[in-house]
Amino acid sequence: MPITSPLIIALDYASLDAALCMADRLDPQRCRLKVGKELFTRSGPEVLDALHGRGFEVFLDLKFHDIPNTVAGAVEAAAQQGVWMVNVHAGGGRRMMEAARERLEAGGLDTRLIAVTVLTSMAAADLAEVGITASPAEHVERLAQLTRDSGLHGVVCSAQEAERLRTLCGDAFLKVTPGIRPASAAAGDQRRVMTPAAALAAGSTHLVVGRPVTQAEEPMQALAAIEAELAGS
Ligand SMILES: O=C(O)c1cc(=O)[nH]c(=O)n1[C@@H]1O[C@H](COP(=O)(O)O)[C@@H](O)[C@H]1O
Repeated sequence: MPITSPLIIALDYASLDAALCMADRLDPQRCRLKVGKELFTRSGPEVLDALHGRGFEVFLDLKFHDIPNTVAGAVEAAAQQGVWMVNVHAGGGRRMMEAARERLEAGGLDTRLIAVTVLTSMAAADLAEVGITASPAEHVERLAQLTRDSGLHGVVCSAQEAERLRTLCGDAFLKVTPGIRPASAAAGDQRRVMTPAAALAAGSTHLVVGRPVTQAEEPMQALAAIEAELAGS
């Protein structure tokens, strides 16, 4: 049965064992999983096989950002390993994103390809330090339109920008939003955050949740509480 949940749980762990221990407490019918830089760098593709074998759809979050040929090859390699979704940095530009998309199309690979706009850990002051004087919302809009024009399936953004992007880029354009924090959870290093229900109402198509579930004493209870919040929204 295809999974209908918008939830993607971030498996940010330092070992394959720890990641699989958490995966074994989760249900592939109720969430997808995200494998990021730390886990993949430690475990390699083995983690993808292990999660696919358990029935999970996987978002490989390596945020590729390099010259077009290199990124196209990396995205193709990810897709050939059967991942559901893969991402690049929109800041790599149109030619980079088009090269990645074209490589997937040429190979008949149906992995969703999305681009990170402005990281949810960044606020206006962080952007100013790297020479971007636009507000986070303005910069996200610019990068999201570039991503859409490059033919990608959607973006990673904060839920705070989802509503504006729904107007600009449409409902079908994916808005994958990390920085999700239930009302009682600590923001930690995240800056542009939103609750699960507010994020869904704002137009997020997928919610990325890490520590609020994986660091909870009872992860399945934390997941169920988020599901209940979403069902009531
Ligand atoms: O691409 C991502 O997934 C991502 C983009 C972004 O802008 N912000 C962001 O937090 N993420 C990822 O989303 C997850 C958020 O985890 P928590 O902050 O623990 O919920 C982490 O795995 C981040 O790497």
